[in-house]
Amino acid sequence: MTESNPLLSPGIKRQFQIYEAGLQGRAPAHPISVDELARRAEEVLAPEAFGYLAGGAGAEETMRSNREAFRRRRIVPRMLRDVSRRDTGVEVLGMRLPAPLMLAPIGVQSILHEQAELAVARAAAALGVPMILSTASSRTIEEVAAAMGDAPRWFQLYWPRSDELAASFLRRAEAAGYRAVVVTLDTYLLSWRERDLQHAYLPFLRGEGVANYYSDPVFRAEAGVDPVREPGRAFEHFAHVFSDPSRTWADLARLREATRLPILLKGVLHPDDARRAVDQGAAGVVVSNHGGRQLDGAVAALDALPGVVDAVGDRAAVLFDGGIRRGADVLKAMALGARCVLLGRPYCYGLAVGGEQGVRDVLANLEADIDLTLGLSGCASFAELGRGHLVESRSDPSATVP
Ligand SMILES: Cc1cc2nc3c(=O)[nH]c(=O)nc-3n(C[C@H](O)[C@H](O)[C@H](O)COP(=O)(O)O)c2cc1C
Ligand SMILES: CC(C)CC(=O)C(=O)O
Repeated sequence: MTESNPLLSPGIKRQFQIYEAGLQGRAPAHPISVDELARRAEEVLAPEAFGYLAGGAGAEETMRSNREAFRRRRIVPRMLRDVSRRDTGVEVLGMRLPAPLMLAPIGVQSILHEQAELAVARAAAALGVPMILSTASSRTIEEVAAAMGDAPRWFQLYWPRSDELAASFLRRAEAAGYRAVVVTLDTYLLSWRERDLQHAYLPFLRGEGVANYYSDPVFRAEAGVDPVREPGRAFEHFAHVFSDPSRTWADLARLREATRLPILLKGVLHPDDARRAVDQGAAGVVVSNHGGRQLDGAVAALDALPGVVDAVGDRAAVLFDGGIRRGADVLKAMALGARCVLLGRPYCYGLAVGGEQGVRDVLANLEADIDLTLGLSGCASFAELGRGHLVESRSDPSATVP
């Protein structure tokens, strides 16, 4: 076995790397299984931090249903189709990606690891996986950009009450080389999160995840306080300005005028909302229920995907997140028409357990799994994949919650 053979695909190379290290008595540094990685994260994190990361809204029905929707669908592979040379690459808004994978925006990563978003940014840059930085990050827009060099990155906007503050965030993101803006629509109120309430834990109240706000000249001017000297009053202003539940579609035009960057809307689940987003100039939508963290009882993200894909057609890019844990999940979302998927909690488990290397391992393993899963489905590229590769089994007895 030689992993330097240029004919070997990324998936096979990764397998060889791991098996050959085994010959020398070295086991993988981090768990391969995401479920096992989550268990390890639970051991290393404070209970309230793990609860914040792993938890969802209400009874966590929607969070679980995100996974169940994947289990309900099965792949029907095709045979004898020459998949010796595979290309897992896709194009998203003019970017060529090595795999249909980006990092979902996840805030307050300082509660997971002291290197927080910087570790994730370095891992993403090393693997060529675009990172979407949250407005609620614990390191600033500029610090994260500096850690990434020329590597691709997008900025996620929590649309604040103040148009001036929104414009300031967008200016900073443009200046720091972020290439698109993902506006998250589903978090205009914070949901009822029982784990966090039980722990009486809200990271922002403890000064986490506010770096972009407190470093912003418009925020500071509008708050009229120095966040270092008066953290209590700064938090009050943060809580006031963070979102505005009175927003409507009519406000979108103003946001579009505030930036040259393409805008994607995240949290879209209804086909009519997707149509409206595209009619109003969105370059894409992210089908997402926020990982089951916002509206408990909401439709599983995967179940919402085909309707949105049909509504949007080829007028814009349809991205997807919610429950992606391994290669087969990526394949199923792609078969239902996603342009690419966003990986969420799994890379944060990697961060908590192993910092930058932990994130790298999660990404390298998933990319390998994607390559092998695509090939074993009988496809040499994602262009060959379609809805005909899936069947739905409603009575699947294994579709229970772990
Ligand atoms: C701890 C945590 C923080 C999050 N923070 C943000 C955020 O700041 N902005 C955002 O748009 N989505 C945020 N999300 C939602 C993710 O972008 C994504 O939609 C979700 O994690 C997908 O579900 P999955 O992790 O189960 O795959 C967060 C999710 C988690 C778990
Ligand atoms: C509430 C946000 C600020 C962070 C977030 O998106 C989340 O915790 O799900």
